[in-house]
Amino acid sequence: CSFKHARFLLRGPHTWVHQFPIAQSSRQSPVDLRSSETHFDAKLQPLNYDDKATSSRMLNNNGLSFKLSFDDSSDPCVLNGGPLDGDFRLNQLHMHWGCDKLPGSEHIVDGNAYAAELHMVHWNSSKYSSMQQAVTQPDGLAVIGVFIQVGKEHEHKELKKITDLLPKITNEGSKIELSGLNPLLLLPSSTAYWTYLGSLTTPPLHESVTWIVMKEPLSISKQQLKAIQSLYFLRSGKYERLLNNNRPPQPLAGRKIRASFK
Ligand SMILES: NCCOCCOCCNC(=O)c1ccc(S(N)(=O)=O)cc1
Ligand SMILES: [Zn+2]
Repeated sequence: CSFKHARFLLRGPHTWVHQFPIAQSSRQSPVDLRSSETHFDAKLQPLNYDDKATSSRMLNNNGLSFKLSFDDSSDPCVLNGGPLDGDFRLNQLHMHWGCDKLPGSEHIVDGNAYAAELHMVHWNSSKYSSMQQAVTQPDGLAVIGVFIQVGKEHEHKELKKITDLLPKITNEGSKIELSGLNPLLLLPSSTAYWTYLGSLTTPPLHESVTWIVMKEPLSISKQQLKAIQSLYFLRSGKYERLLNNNRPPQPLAGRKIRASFK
């Protein structure tokens, strides 16, 4: 992306603090997952997804990213286990990416970024009655982060069901039905993950997220990444390409990161 884009990007996340003072608080995300700060926790359970969800999904372009929304009222897709107490319902998934050669993951590992990062957003349905109620609570959300790198095409082709539809939702606010997507298949084969307490990575930056970041990245083809990076957003009559929609790493501020693996 050109310099002027970079200026816009720099003006972005650093200006949030004026409207959202929590941006400078001590439980912000994303973070650099430094191996010096992580420690293995044998008490961590495996993640469990009882994905019976057949409910329809709506893929839409909200001007920030593309978002795949799930009907979490009937026949929800429920996550539990891992570091979580109780059941968490999948509400939506979306992605963060860079542009051209710039990597776009939000979390980084020992200072290294990936091409993109998929976020699967769940809310605590054991304690709260909706996403809107849970999103402000310290134990309200669980977000699974999956790193994306360019390699061979995603083996399950599950991600392909999404990237093939992106050209159909190029305008902000456009939506399209996507049924038959199995979120389970969006997870890497290895169950290894890091977990720590953090926040939404975009305003309003609520400190309500138990982060679960998978260690193994998913691979997508160059074409799939191009489809993601070339997503346009029609805003006030102008086609704009989305800039990096990723926030830089935030201070750990004394937080510990637990690893489910040695
Ligand atoms: N914007 C004012 C109204 O705010 C009400 C709550 O807004 C919540 C909307 N945002 C989200 O739900 C939301 C969900 C997940 C992530 S992320 N990137 O951390 O996974 C970021 C944001
Ligand atoms: Zn996100």
